Amino acid sequence: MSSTDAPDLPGPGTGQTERSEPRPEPREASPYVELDRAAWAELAESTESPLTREEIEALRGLGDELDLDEVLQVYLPLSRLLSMYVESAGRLHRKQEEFLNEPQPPRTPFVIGLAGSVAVGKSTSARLLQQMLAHWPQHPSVALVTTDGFLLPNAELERRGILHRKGFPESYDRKALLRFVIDIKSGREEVQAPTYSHLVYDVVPDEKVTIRKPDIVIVEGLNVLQPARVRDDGRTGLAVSDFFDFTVYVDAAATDIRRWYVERFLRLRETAFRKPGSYFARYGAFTEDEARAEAERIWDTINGPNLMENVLPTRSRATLVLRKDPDHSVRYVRLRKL
Ligand SMILES: Nc1ncnc2c1ncn2[C@@H]1O[C@H](COP(=O)(O)OP(=O)(O)O)[C@@H](O)[C@H]1O
Ligand SMILES: CC(C)(COP(=O)(O)O)[C@@H](O)C(=O)NCCC(=O)O
Repeated sequence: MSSTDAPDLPGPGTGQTERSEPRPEPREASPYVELDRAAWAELAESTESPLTREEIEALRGLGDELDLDEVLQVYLPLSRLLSMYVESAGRLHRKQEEFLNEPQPPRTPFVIGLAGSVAVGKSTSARLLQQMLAHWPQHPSVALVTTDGFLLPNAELERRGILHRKGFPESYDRKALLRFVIDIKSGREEVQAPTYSHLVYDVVPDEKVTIRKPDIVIVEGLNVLQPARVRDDGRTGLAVSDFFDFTVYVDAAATDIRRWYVERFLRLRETAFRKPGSYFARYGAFTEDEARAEAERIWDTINGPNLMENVLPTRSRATLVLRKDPDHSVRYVRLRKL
């Protein structure tokens, strides 16, 4: 059995808990430690912020509704925890060099994988963590890469008859994504990733992002926690997640994520969809009811099934799960025990 069809590991908050259901009591043998909102927020009190209040205020511009308490109580302790992991990886690198008894190449970037459904808030969390981590001493350069650049071009998806499966694992150039992460963890001086335009709804030919050995790389995408596939010859290959140093899964009830998707779609209809060249220009002319119905159709036929079939089953693979309430506030944090 591959780990995608394995049941969620034992521990609190497992299963597809919807917000109305009481969460199961923590089991003694769980490999996770779970902190509710209050316990997690308490950690913030002992966390000296690397950012000034003005800088935190400025970060809220990343998401119009991003709450200041959320930034201070949830993301600040999270950035401190991540910062500790990065520093301890540096210490381990030095110890390994001592053990090997000869000079080793400089340590490779610390890679954080950030997974979750479409519209759960991955980009918002990733951009926030990028800014916060960059303010901690010792790791000022933090790169952020989204996996959408590794989607196959629309023409190729059409050729394969899977344009309606954008975001499903088979819609990506998985080999190129794996190569990209391996190159980063090999310590290559310069690594490039392709880019995707949400405006034209396609990868952008010839436009690349270049990564030059930053201290940290955040790789954000729907499928970054997918386990390796079993190949035709029966052998198991490598997965991008094999090269992550830490992974985060952003989690919420599917009904809430669907609503956030539809709300974002309706907001984009007022803004981005009206821009010249937008693939979604036709939705600009839709009435609100028509646009809502279209967003619900896209959710129910593409993003919802992808969440249930491919994304959610990878949740228990994450080092840390951020579970959100209907208003995006984090209700609890689940962390792998060490
Ligand atoms: N912490 C947050 N507080 C308030 N709104 C948020 C938060 N995170 C995301 N959102 C909103 O939820 C929607 C989806 O977020 P986004 O980061 O674009 O998701 P994803 O990258 O997972 O598709 C957006 O409309 C965004 O503004
Ligand atoms: C581009 C996406 C597949 C997300 O990709 P990711 O950055 O997670 O790799 C997704 O936003 C998307 O466009 N899904 C297709 C259905 C839709 O239009 O929502």
